[in-house]
Parts: sequence; structure tokens; C-alpha cells
Amino acid sequence: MSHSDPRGAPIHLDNLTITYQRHPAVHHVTGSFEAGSLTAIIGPNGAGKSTLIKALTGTMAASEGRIDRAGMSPSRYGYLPQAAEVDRSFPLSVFDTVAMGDWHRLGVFGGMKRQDVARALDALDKVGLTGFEQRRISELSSGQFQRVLFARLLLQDAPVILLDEPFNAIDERTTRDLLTLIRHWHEHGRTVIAVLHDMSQVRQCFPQTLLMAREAIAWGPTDEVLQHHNLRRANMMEESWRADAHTCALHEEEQA
Ligand SMILES: Nc1ncnc2c1ncn2[C@@H]1O[C@H](COP(=O)(O)OP(=O)(O)OP(=O)(O)O)[C@@H](O)[C@H]1O
Repeated sequence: MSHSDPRGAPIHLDNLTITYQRHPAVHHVTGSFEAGSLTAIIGPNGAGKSTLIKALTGTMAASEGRIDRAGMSPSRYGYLPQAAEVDRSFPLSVFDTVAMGDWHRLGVFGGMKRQDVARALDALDKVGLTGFEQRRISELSSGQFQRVLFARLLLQDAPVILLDEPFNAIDERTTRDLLTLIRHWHEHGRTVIAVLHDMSQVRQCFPQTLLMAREAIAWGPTDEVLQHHNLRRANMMEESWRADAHTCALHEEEQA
């Protein structure tokens, strides 16, 4: 049941640079996530993948260049942060956590009508968590909690969905189930972007790939991107930035 237009929107990066204390984590990246595309972002540790995702959500500003979201506000994007960034010590129930996915539609004090409750229960059913509604989120396994967060995304019904390492430390069965949801989002025309580390998953399920090592090493059809020479270049860049912390000359000049 869709209450907003679920069709994805394109996102264009134009010479995008994002820095932490002048050190670029994302450096001069240009390219497009087409509307309705399904893209994996891969690269070595520290390659700038999470930083790029945060920039797409609008929580990190560009130091240089820009992100063109084709007029769509990033507040409409669905976002799944890395598990380590999610605090689940709050005494929230599974149902309330999922229902929060609907706040943009209901408003903070909107109150849930019968059909809103049904939508939340339906989302929980789709991730296999019927019967867990009143459980505290602190009492779930990592895999169950990830299912809760996917149910919340289902309810949010966002046209653009950003996932940061959604399968980190998640069991095989949960991963398979959640990959099926991602496939459905793609089939319904949403734009989906996921940071991943498992190359076989990327090859099997993601038609497009952006390989990053601070810069975009390659961006396009997955088979073309995952070629040996590209992967080798990404690893070489990782080794070189460890030896020599790089600063962004242009940005330094701006700040001087
Ligand atoms: N808050 C921060 N302050 C300063 N530097 C940061 C901060 N967050 C990340 N960095 C640095 O920016 C670079 C990119 O980090 P980022 O987390 O985007 O990489 P990543 O590709 O997602 O890595 P991983 O695969 O290990 O999660 C790294 O060198 C990291 O140390």
C-alpha cells in the first residue's frame, strides 16, 4: 500500500569533495545514481563510503562541488545507518520503533488510526516479526533488530533508500530475506544505494557499482567495475593514503 509516489529520483554528484579537518574523505567524485537504479558502494576501509552516504542524507555538507537531488529533499530519503551508530538502549517496543517510519505522514502528534496500525503490522509481517510487537528493541538479536529497521523503512515508503552496511554481522537467512526486500524496492522503481563488503552479494544482486578509494575508481555496471585492475587500484590507493595523510589543496586555499 503506497501513500506517496514510490518512484525513485536521480542523484547527481558534481565534483563532490567532503573533508574532515581539511582531509578529504570523498574527493572530486562526479557521476550519477539514475532514478530507479540499484547500486552497491564498495571500497577498502576508510574509502569514504559512509561519508558519502551521510552527505547524500544531507547531514554532511560538501566542502567543494555539489549534490543535485533533482528537486527532492533528502528528508524524503530512507536511511539505515551502520548498526554501531544506532542506540537501542531506549525502552522502545518493536511496534513503536517501526511506527516511527510513518511520522513524516502522520506528524509528530498525529496519532495512529486503525489503518496506520494495520500498515505497521503488515510491515512487521513482511520482515517475519509478527508476534514481536511488544518486545523491547534492546531484547532483540542483531538480525531481528535489523529486520525491525527494514520494517520501518518499508513503512516510510521512501523513493530513495540508503543502506550503510545493512548485513554487517547479520546471519545468512536474515541477509537473504532482507536482500529480497531490496530486490522488491528495485522492482518498484525506487533508487537504492547500499554500502557493502561482500563481493559475491554485489555480483549477484546489484546491477550497478561505485568503487571508491576516496575518489571514484570506477562507477557503472557491476561486471565492468569489479575488474581486477580496478580492485587493485583501489587497494593501492588505500596503502598510499595510510603512508601519507592527504590534504585537499583547494580547500586549504579556501580556508587560508
Ligand atoms: N568524524 C570523523 N572525523 C574525522 N575523520 C573521520 C570521521 N569519520 C570518518 N573519518 C575519516 O574519513 C575517512 C573515511 O571514513 P568513512 O567512514 O567514510 O569510510 P568507509 O569507507 O565507510 O570505511 P569502513 O568500510 O571502514 O566503514 C577515514 O579516513 C576516516 O578515518
